[in-house]
Amino acid sequence: MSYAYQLNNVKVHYGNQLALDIEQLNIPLNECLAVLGENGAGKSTLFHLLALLQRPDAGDMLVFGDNIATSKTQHRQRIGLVDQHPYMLPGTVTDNIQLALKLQKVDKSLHASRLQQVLETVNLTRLADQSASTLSGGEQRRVAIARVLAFEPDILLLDEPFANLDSFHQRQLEDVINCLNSGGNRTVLFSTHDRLQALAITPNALQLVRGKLVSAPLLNLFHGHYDGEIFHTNSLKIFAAEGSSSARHIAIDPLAITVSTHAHSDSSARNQLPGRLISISEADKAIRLTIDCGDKFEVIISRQALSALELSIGHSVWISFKSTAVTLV
Ligand SMILES: Nc1ncnc2c1ncn2[C@@H]1O[C@H](COP(=O)(O)OP(=O)(O)OP(=O)(O)O)[C@@H](O)[C@H]1O
Repeated sequence: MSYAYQLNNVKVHYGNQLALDIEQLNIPLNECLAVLGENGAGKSTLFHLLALLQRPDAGDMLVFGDNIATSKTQHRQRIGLVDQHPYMLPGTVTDNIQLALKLQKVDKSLHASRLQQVLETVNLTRLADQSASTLSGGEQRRVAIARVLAFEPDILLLDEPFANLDSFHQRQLEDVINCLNSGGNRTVLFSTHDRLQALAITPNALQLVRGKLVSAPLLNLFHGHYDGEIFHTNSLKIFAAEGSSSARHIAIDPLAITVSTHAHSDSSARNQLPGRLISISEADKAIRLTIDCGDKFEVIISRQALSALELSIGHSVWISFKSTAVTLV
């Protein structure tokens, strides 16, 4: 397999603080990958490393199979980073993109066609002559993406592209990012703290927690619509605490779901669903159950709970969870 990046024992410190500590990370060429993490987890630091704007204090980093210690400048041109807070240059949207083309020394004969192409990709053609500083936050983010796309990088790094966008503009940007990777000939990484946002674009995700990579399965995510009290998936009705009626996904924490062998009439959990146990597997010192209730739910329980329930594959069970355990997005 060919890799865009291979990192081994990479560390970045700020003073005494270890901000990034990555034992091993291999990112295949042309993959679309979400980098998940809370504030301060190290996402921007990772993106600056990957954009070759910052060097690790320790460890090895290969880009396109070449060690950055020897080939840093050669590959920098092939990587485009859209920063978390993109700056707008004075002038129009077109001026912003043309300046990027000049700075990247793109042949002048290609400027007009590239400009038109990237404006179409990010859906900004109608704003081409507007002053960039007067655009909305979401539009400025798209200008920043267009500026980077204009020099056709092989790797595109988008640091928190959804920050401060309303749900309409988030959906629009999801479509843009989906389209950037759709040809399968570009590696696209984007960071977010929102798992559902990530899943709307790609099933490939890695999670950073205090600078370290942890495996984070994306679980219990369902698509559907919300009518003000109930979220309707294709096969289920799920009570959800208040949220926006434009919500299109829900997520339910696998640890917030309880399993029993019968329904509880006195339970405070508004959601009680009958199902069938279809798989039991080990999950990091606990047990992960998959229960088919029409949609498949993942539930994490302790070993003790599993043996107390005397469950085996094929058993009829009930799952229950509170409406407040349902996150609407
Ligand atoms: N230039 C710097 N000097 C000192 N500390 C820094 C510097 N840049 C980042 N840090 C610290 O390193 C840690 C990781 O920061 P980083 O910006 O990479 O996280 P992040 O996941 O992108 O966060 P956010 O989502 O809030 O942007 C944080 O604790 C941050 O305070």
